[in-house]
Amino acid sequence: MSALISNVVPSSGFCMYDRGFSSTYDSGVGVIPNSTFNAHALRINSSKASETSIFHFFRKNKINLNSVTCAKSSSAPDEPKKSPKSSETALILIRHGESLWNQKNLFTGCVDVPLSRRGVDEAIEAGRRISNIPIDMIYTSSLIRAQMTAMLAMTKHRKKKVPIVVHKEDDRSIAWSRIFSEQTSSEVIPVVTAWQLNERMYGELQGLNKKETAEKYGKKKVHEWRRSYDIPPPNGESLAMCAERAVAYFKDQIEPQLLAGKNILIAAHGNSLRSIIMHLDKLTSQEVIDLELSTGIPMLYIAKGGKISRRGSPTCPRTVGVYAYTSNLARYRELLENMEE
Ligand SMILES: O=C(O)[C@@H](CO)OP(=O)(O)O
Repeated sequence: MSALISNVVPSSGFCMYDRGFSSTYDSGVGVIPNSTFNAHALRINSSKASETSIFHFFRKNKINLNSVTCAKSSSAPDEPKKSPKSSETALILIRHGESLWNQKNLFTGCVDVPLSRRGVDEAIEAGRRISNIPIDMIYTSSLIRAQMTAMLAMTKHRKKKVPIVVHKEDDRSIAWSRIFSEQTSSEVIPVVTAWQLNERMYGELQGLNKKETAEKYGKKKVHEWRRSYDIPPPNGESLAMCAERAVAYFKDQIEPQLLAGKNILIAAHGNSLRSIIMHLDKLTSQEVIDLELSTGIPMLYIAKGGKISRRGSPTCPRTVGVYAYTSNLARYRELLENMEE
């Protein structure tokens, strides 16, 4: 059977939003947009959508996994070379886990607050959910809550590569952070930190309690400051201003890597990611008002043939749910399974 399993869409249980997704990722289970997938989509009843059933399906239907190329992962020489037409790469976006000021319901913006204990757990859970997806490079903001999220998530990755923060501030930092072993270097995932991916600067709201602020200025005004596209908080950044730096950085620095074959993880913030998702999903300034990102929920996109499309929120291996996996990702996961046997 030559059916290409380009996605596995449980046939039941997910409401389809007109853009193929629910407007929030709070349940952590994005809905794979049916409309954007070809007719070969394998529909299986979600009660059976367990990981093993996918591989059972491959085997039962004698689908030769070798015919499936895997995303080129520069760090995995044993990966089959990707063929241009069917090559694809993964882009994972994760908003940082809960921070100590999220816990206190304070506006945070660019104040450099660490994760709470719950945020640590969220980051590790996110790591479980992306543990089978190839990652060649990581981008985070310059804020510790995003960096902690990336590093904690990577402790669960099955490829067991070591994420290393790249220091290029000056000649000395480049010279003093050099690695003098080819083998060790091949087992490293570079982590690039960029202030452009920072949370929006919340101006005079930073450190204020969100509930008290809404009581003082009115819910409508505070919602405008928090979620509108072009209304900034007092002396702060609007989402549009945040997008000017975050989306520009994504386009200039990250997208070229993705389209050149690198699998990328971005660990950033609610609003810097909202601006990037607005760009990727071509959301209008009206639609982006409804876009909320939960802390620590990974979102998967696939870059293929020059296009970057949403795939959903990868569920934890061995759990039932929406499979955001493409056949290439299923092939990569098979390779990881074999490596561990
Ligand atoms: O305070 C902040 O920095 C942001 C994200 O936590 O808050 P909001 O969700 O209101 O944009």
